[in-house]
Amino acid sequence: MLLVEDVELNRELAAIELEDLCTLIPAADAEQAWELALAELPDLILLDVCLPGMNGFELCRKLKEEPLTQDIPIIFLTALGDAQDEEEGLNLGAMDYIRKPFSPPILRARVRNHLLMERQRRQLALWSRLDGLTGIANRRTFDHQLKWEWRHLRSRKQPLGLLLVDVDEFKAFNDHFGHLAGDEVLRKVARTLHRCLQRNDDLVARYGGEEFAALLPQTDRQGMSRLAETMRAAVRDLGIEHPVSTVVPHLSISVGGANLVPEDIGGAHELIDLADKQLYLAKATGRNRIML
Ligand SMILES: Nc1nc2c(ncn2[C@@H]2O[C@H](COP(=O)(O)OP(=O)(O)OP(=O)(O)O)[C@@H](O)[C@H]2O)c(=O)[nH]1
Repeated sequence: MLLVEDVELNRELAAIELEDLCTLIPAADAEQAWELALAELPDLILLDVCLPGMNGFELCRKLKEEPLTQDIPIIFLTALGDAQDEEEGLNLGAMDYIRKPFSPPILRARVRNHLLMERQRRQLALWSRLDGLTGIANRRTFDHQLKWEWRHLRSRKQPLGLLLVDVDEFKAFNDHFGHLAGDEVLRKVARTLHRCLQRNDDLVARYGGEEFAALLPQTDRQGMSRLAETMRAAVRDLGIEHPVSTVVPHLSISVGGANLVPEDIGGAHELIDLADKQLYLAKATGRNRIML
């Protein structure tokens, strides 16, 4: 927790009360607090209002305008006691407003509650980005990232690649081995595809049922082809038996891919349509293959 308080004695008093709840990062003025907030991204900020230089309200406004820090909860801890000040602080986006002189046990209880809420908020934010079965990115994350990369690469005039990966004859696998065995296979395939990625900016997500999508910024046709082949070989090398497949007696995947330099007209759905058509061709021409 970042503790922004210019009076040393108050910092020490708060520290005694709070140090076993969290790691405290002290700051004596708002400029220093701004730097520390950006560098440390704390779970909570306890913020005095009357500070030398920039005051606490101004710092709060700045933190709420900055995407990196706007979700960090802020509690004002201040000697400004009238209702108008409290209203202003809360309207700036602070979660709570505590007046000085404060009761140490009440300060402690409030800080503990806000830390707990923040932990829960971060956990929920993480879960909302991940697929529940496989633990890799989910469709929502994929859609968000696709839009972001599309805009980003449009301004840089660089290509965005997409591979759609579909497990072959998975209905027959489920029918033969049961749904729980099918689930386990999807987990293994997800982990395997994820391990094949080479760059930090690449993303593999569960696109739907037994279909996965790999988003590959700044990747040309050759790079996509190499990665798709690595994925196909890695799934084959899992050696998962698929005795009822009409393709090969082990689990296999089909891959459809496309890449585009994003343009001002049209949108990211064009890339999905192109990759989808290639996936359809890979399926229609025998499965266990890559079409780009
Ligand atoms: N076990 C399990 N099965 C799933 C899950 N999601 C989708 N499926 C199954 O995946 C199967 C997909 O079947 P189809 O779309 O017919 O495709 P396929 O049998 O793989 O055939 P091709 O794609 O043409 O090779 C269906 O039986 C779905 O029930 C899941 O989360 N767990």
